[in-house]
Amino acid sequence: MPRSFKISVPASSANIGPGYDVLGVGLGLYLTLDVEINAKNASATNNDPNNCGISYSEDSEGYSSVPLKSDENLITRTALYVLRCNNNRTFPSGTKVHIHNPIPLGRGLGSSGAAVVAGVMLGNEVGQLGFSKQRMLDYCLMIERHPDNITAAMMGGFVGSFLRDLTPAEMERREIPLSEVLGEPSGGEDTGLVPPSPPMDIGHHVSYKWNKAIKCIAIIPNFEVSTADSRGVLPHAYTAKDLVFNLQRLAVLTTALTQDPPNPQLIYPAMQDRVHQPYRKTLIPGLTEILSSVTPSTYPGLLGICLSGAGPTILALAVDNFEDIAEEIINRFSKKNIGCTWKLLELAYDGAQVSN
Ligand SMILES: Nc1ncnc2c1ncn2[C@@H]1O[C@H](COP(=O)(O)OP(=O)(O)O)[C@@H](O)[C@H]1O
Ligand SMILES: N[C@@H](CCOP(=O)(O)O)C(=O)O
Repeated sequence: MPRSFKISVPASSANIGPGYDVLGVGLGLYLTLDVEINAKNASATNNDPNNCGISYSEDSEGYSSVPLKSDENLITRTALYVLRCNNNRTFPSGTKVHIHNPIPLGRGLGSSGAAVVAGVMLGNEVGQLGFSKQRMLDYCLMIERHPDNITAAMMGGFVGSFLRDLTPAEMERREIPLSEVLGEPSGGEDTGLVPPSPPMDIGHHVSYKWNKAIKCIAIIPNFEVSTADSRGVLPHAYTAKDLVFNLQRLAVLTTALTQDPPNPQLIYPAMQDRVHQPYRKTLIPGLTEILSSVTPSTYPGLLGICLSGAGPTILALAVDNFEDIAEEIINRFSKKNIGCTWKLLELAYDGAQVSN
């Protein structure tokens, strides 16, 4: 029976300064999948062994580099993971997925989180599995193992999340190498392996309010930093002083961003961080100077500034003066010979959606 539907998933900015692996906001920049299932038109699937033809719009980020085989592409590989956990080896015959991706890859705007959320929703829809968003988050967390981007992309808005303690048996299931969760690209052969289903309710989250006057300025450098590399430069242990520094700010920031009018004297210092940004400066030229030199007193309207996710994008929260703030940061990057683009974004309040 022919079917078509659309999946849309927002970009995200994780951490928001002190909330490393905890805070995230969904951003109004959407990865979309137009999905058609039509058994009569099976040739359109490019003879894919998993019955899935993939195409990207030419203006998509990563258009010329993302893989188009269903067992290599992050979105469809994730969908196959969900299907295979639930007794379906392949997509339904004649599945076509047309993707539009405006989220820059490897810049700290949650492109992989959005791709994983989209893949899980795709598996859920084509397999007609009927999972709730909460259960779909479990599947996402088997792949992208920190909850901040995934939760923001799935739920939208401004969210805080944590992973519950797992039993040793659940831990074994969750810590299984990613290659065994997603399967290695097999060149078309179905290895018949059944991947591990996720434990139940791994992630817990809360949605905060957000003062809608606050807009997100994303200043996006023209180079990529992979999240894995950017996590690799972080220490394994912290001093109590640095942890308390972040915890104090985190507690204040989540409410400060709801207040009306927003108070820059509170938000700017509450967005300082000692857990990830100081270590990531080795990967992002100019980071320390940029974060310390653009302030609410030099740029009225600015509320706070931080690294977006694992970087290299800079996120500035502001109520006014957006262009001047962006240009100042772009100029500072250009002194390091780094070009940038910028976007003014609203929060994506609704999160990931499926529509007909
Ligand atoms: N729309 C997409 N389609 C296919 N692969 C994607 C897509 N978005 C992201 N990816 C994969 O995720 C990688 C980027 O992930 P990551 O390093 O976590 O950066 P980001 O901060 O953008 O999430 C890309 O190089 C690509 O392999
Ligand atoms: N908390 C994570 C967030 C990574 O976000 P991304 O958008 O860079 O994938 C981290 O800081 O590593």
